[in-house]
Amino acid sequence: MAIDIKICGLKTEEAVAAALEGGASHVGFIFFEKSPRNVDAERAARLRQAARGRAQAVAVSVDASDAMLEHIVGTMQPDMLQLHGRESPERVAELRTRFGLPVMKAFSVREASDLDALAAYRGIADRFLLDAKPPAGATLPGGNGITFDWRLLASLDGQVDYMLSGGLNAANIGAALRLARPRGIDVSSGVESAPGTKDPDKIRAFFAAVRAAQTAGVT
Ligand SMILES: O=C(O)c1ccccc1N[C@@H]1O[C@H](COP(=O)(O)O)[C@@H](O)[C@H]1O
Repeated sequence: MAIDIKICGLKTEEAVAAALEGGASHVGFIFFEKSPRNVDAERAARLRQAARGRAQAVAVSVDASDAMLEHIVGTMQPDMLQLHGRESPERVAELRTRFGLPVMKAFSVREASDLDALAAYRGIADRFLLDAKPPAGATLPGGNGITFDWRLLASLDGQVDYMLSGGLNAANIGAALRLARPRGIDVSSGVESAPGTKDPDKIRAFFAAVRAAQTAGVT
């Protein structure tokens, strides 16, 4: 089965090129000042050009204001919004309508009960992103390079369209795909040489590991 692959937190043309050459279906840009991956809308607008017609450009925000989202959408023209904060179902619905863009809502997962939160967003969010719960005191709601117990996802109904994220890398993606059956995967710090610095070799290694898992019949 084809699987969507999102490379997130891109800041340079070189990194975008490595993601596209590898066959990324989605490229993600972070709009969160505390993140080492933060970009401004003007830079994201330049970087996303190479993805036009090749991959969906995703704007990642965290409880962003209307004004901030207006600026991001107007300047960068993303194909999708990723909401990585505490946005309510009403807020997701409102933003989806206002911008006419599909929305991927992120959830943080540590234990089975964390998946209960998805129910209120079914039929509202276009897609879910399941990320690991950040450690206590973390400044970032995502991009922490932490995995969660992928076996928890076995309980999800097969209709749930989710991207798996949180601490994925070339070394563990094969195991993740054996245990979870996501329709998409999302990686950020696992393809970096330092926080916020994407490593094209690691991006290539990640794609190679996904292809190896697919050849082995895992997906
Ligand atoms: O990456 C960030 O800095 C970030 C900041 C704010 C919200 C979301 C962020 N990243 C998202 O988290 C996932 C998982 O990251 P990782 O692979 O564990 O490093 C990432 O793919 C982004 O969608």
